[in-house]
Amino acid sequence: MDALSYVSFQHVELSYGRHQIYRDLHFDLEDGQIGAVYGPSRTGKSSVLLLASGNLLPSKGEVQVGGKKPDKKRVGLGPIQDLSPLFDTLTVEEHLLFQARLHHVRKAKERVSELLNTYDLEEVRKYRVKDIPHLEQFRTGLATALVHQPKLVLIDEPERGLTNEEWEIAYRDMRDLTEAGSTVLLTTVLLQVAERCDLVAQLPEGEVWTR
Ligand SMILES: Nc1ncnc2c1ncn2[C@@H]1O[C@H](COP(=O)(O)OP(=O)(O)OP(=O)(O)O)[C@@H](O)[C@H]1O
Repeated sequence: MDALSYVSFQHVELSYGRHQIYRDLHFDLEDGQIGAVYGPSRTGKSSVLLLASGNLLPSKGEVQVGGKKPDKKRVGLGPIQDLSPLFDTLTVEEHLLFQARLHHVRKAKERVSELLNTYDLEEVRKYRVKDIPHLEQFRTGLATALVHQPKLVLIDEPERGLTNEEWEIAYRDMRDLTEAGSTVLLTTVLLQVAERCDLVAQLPEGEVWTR
């Protein structure tokens, strides 16, 4: 692990049963940077977020966040695409309140109001997440990850459904976070998204490049 590293994947092997997803994933993402896990579908991108959030253990190797084992309570995990049934039933506001309660956030209502305000979600707060425009869905996902003020924010395919103009807004949202001291790790299927990030871990082979 290098001195400035905040998220460190050390020779990580991941297998689901006999299905090996990666053999040797190795990267160090610095504090205050945006990292991308980039690759086609089914190469294990979402699994990287689960590993970094402490929801999944590597088959071999080690994952560290801030020099320690990942801790679900300290990491902000946005919704993993296709694995978010809550989006179908809860309103934006209910979704954020649910997350706040899950993380035992004090003054949950105030924190949720603050996030609704920061991300311009007040007008859609009573709508179910699946019924709002994609940029608001992205921002709901970001706010979900931020409810308990984690330092590391994990976002699955932020570009999904966004126009180029909306992607620029989403990108600015994430840069604002890193400029304020957070670290962001995202997944993407798009090279043009990966190229805007400070570090890229490309799957399935696990090549790593930086800007
Ligand atoms: N809990 C699990 N048990 C068994 N196999 C799994 C499990 N989770 C994921 N997989 C398999 O691991 C592979 C990688 O999955 P993952 O969702 O991490 O990839 P991904 O790159 O994020 O895919 P997508 O872009 O389609 O979301 C897939 O083949 C998937 O079916």
